[in-house]
Amino acid sequence: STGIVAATPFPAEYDREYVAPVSLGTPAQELNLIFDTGSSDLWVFSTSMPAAQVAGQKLYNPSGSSTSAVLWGHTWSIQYGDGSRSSGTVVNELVTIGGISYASQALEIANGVSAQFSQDPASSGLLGLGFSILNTVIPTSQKTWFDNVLPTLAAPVFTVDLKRAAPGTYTFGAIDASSYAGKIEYTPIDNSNGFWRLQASGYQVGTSPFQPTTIDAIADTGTTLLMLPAAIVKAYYAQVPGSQLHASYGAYTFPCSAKLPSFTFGIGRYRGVIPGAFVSYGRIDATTCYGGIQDQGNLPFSIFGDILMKAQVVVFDAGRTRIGFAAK
Ligand SMILES: CC[C@H](C)[C@H](NC(=O)[C@H](C)NC(=O)[C@@H](CCSC)NC[C@@H](N)Cc1ccccc1)C(=O)O
Repeated sequence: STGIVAATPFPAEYDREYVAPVSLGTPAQELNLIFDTGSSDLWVFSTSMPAAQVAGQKLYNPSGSSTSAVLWGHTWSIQYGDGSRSSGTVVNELVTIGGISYASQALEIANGVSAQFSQDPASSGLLGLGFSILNTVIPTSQKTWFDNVLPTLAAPVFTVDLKRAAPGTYTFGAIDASSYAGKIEYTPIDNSNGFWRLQASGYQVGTSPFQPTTIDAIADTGTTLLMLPAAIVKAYYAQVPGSQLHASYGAYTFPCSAKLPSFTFGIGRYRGVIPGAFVSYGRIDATTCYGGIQDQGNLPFSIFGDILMKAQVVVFDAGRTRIGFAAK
């Protein structure tokens, strides 16, 4: 089988996150979730949550579904790199995405979430697309929806085609040849710690010469920005007049009037180009804009988040433990 769903950016003008529809239970309850290659829990806002933690999100109601079955004695609790967290209990439930169903998917029901999630009305939870070793359910960890449907897919892949300020797609089981230009360049993935972790071959700022250097990064659709080593970030903003490491934000900002250079990353000999305009994440006041490229700080790896993804078609190939990039 193959399936395709729309990936819609929120809020429209910032592309802070992308959500896609997931159908839960019988009769179907459709929730918009963040598809997240940087984690491996499928969790949803639910009727078990305190009202004070809900602000507009659609809630999954297990007692409204004839196919939900409690996974007794199982709980989950997850924490993310930005300090956000959620936790709760587990049911087995029918989960359908783009017409592809799995009848007894471990669906993690939140009974508590941190403020970052409560304050985000656009998302009713996350669908983890990382490797199942990262799943937090105890006492027995559970498989991701993608892992569960993998044997039924026409090809052991999913393709991510996010767009700037416009709906893109997640495609399961296929690669749409009409969605990209040229050929797809693949590189091996190290999935030993559950991430889609790759080594890029270098970078280039605007039309400056390409700098060969290994960049150890995870491909994370659930991270908004492109997080890189300090030296690379410094080299980028050195070419943006008026940019600064803003003391109060602890992040690079620049005058919204600035003309931003493109950012190119290497995958082997392939060169992926992020247009300068994509590197403006959004306006923070009348004249100041927030950089889409920021310092990875003390993280042990870089994060290829949405700022990079939206400039490419990215193939997550679980069959051959590799990831592919193509221009579009
Ligand atoms: C601090 C927690 C560390 C990062 C680690 N957690 C992780 O690595 C988790 C699975 N993944 C994540 O925290 C990151 C990848 C590692 S960044 C250090 N991706 C998922 C994140 N973007 C999901 C998200 C989406 C929207 C809003 C908020 C959060 C752990 O549990 O040890």
